[in-house]
Amino acid sequence: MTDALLAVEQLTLKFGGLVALDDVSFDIKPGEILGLIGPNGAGKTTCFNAITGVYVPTSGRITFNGTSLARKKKHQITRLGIARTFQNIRLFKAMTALENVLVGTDAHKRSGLLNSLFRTPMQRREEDESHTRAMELLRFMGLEKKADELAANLSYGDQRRLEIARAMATSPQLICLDEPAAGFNPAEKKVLMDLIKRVRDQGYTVLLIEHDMKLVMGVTDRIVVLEFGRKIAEGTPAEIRDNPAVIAAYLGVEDEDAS
Ligand SMILES: Nc1ncnc2c1ncn2[C@@H]1O[C@H](COP(=O)(O)OP(=O)(O)OP(=O)(O)O)[C@@H](O)[C@H]1O
Repeated sequence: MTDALLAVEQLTLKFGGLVALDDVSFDIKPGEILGLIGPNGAGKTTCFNAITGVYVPTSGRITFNGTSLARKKKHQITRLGIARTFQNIRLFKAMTALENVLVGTDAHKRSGLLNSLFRTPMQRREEDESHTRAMELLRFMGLEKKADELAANLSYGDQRRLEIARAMATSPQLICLDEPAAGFNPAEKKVLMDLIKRVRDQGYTVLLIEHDMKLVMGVTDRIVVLEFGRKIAEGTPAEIRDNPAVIAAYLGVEDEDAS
């Protein structure tokens, strides 16, 4: 596991009596697109929440670039270089698209309150850099013409893309995307698939939760499959496609039923 960017080791997370994650281990290598799949309730979002500091694991370890994430707060994890999007879009609806991305760039600002009060050259320089970076990201997402529109007025697809831009604005090494294609039609999914590949080509590592098998198979390098909180398979898309345990999990049938 030494060359891993993120290592999840024997992660267990319980909600009272419910074991949402049970001894799950996997890692992500730099530059990889790793898919995390599994039927509803399998524990995918819980896993994201453990990685990003929303939930405290019951046991197990998560390390990022060799640093333990135990007891780290959400903003500290963001600063270490992990960003995420949410299953239910969480933008600042009353702010413009540009402002939403600028919020992301704030994660790494050096200038403090005094600089802000007196608008020092350092603060002005940081603002200019942030603005340039935010516009670059909007352009990357095809949203540059909508920079000044309120997030609330953007189409659903644009809002989803804006969420990814905001996540990228925190300058992460790892981006965790929670069902980014939810509610998309096939044409939009195709565009998103290409976009995720381009995100990786820009040097980011991607962890992707996605229900759409075609999308997952078409975009990921490796896939980890969860069922009832346990890892039941891990491999390349081709290996996962032919894995009997995965097929059974998705069809909801027992192996012996096939005979
Ligand atoms: N905050 C919580 N409190 C109690 N139980 C929870 C909580 N969050 C998740 N769970 C439970 O943990 C299990 C795993 O849920 P999780 O949302 O991680 O699954 P998922 O694989 O992301 O599902 P989906 O594909 O439906 O989003 C489920 O049984 C869920 O009901």
